[in-house]
Amino acid sequence: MTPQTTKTATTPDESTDVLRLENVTKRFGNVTAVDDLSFAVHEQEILGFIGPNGAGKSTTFNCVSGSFPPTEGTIYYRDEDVTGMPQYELVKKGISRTYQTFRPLNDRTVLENIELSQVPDKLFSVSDLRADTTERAWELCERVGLEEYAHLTPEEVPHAGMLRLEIGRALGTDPDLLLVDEPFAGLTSEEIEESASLFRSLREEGTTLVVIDHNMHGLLDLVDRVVVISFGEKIAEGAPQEIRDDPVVQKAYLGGDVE
Ligand SMILES: Nc1ncnc2c1ncn2[C@@H]1O[C@H](COP(=O)(O)OP(=O)(O)OP(=O)(O)O)[C@@H](O)[C@H]1O
Repeated sequence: MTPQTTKTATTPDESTDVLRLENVTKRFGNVTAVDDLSFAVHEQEILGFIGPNGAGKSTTFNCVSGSFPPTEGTIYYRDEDVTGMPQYELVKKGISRTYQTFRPLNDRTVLENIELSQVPDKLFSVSDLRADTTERAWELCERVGLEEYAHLTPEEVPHAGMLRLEIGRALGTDPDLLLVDEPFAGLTSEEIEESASLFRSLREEGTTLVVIDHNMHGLLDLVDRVVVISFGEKIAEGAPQEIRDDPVVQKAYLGGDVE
């Protein structure tokens, strides 16, 4: 993993690509979920990755995070070809992600779920690490605003808390690049603003983020730049305001305004 540095700048460094996809295609049988997709994510950027239902967003995340390899194309992480690398290797390099469908251990507390996200299984049995991981889990609970739920099980936590638990678990591996899948789904506007400010502060600390969401309003207010896909292909890329006004994007979203 890239060593932790304390960065204070909040503008993306466009000269450095943290992630680069070149001509990535993913087919499932005769379904082409991602079609010759190329884009880059700059250092300390918050990139919005949007598209209508079934456009191929989650499949792209799955290729980047190592759930499965692309059928064709190349994925670079900090200029290293990581195409097809398994998830555990990518996590060690600094890539972490959240999932649309929560996957907590329901028989463990929120704190334990975050604690377990930090260490590989084989290390967890080493007792010396236990105190460190518990302390770090507390820090992460506080970081994502879960202190009051720390000793509850996931089933006792409200929806907004579960989204934060996903983020807390993803932060457990100390990522350099965080892929966030639908963090605003089902949140009130106040909760969206709280989550957005958490993402901004992660960026200020040096994390690069790619965020998928259907809530265009919350997302376009947060991100620096946007990549839009439809039927697996990139149809637009640019600043949030350009994307909001882009007729091609509006047409892809059922002919309506992107709001
Ligand atoms: N494991 C799979 N097997 C077969 N087809 C799949 C598989 N995963 C995704 N697909 C198909 O690939 C296409 C893209 O799906 P994907 O879930 O990546 O879209 P998405 O943009 O994330 O959609 P949503 O916004 O609804 O989550 C869809 O047609 C989907 O049915």
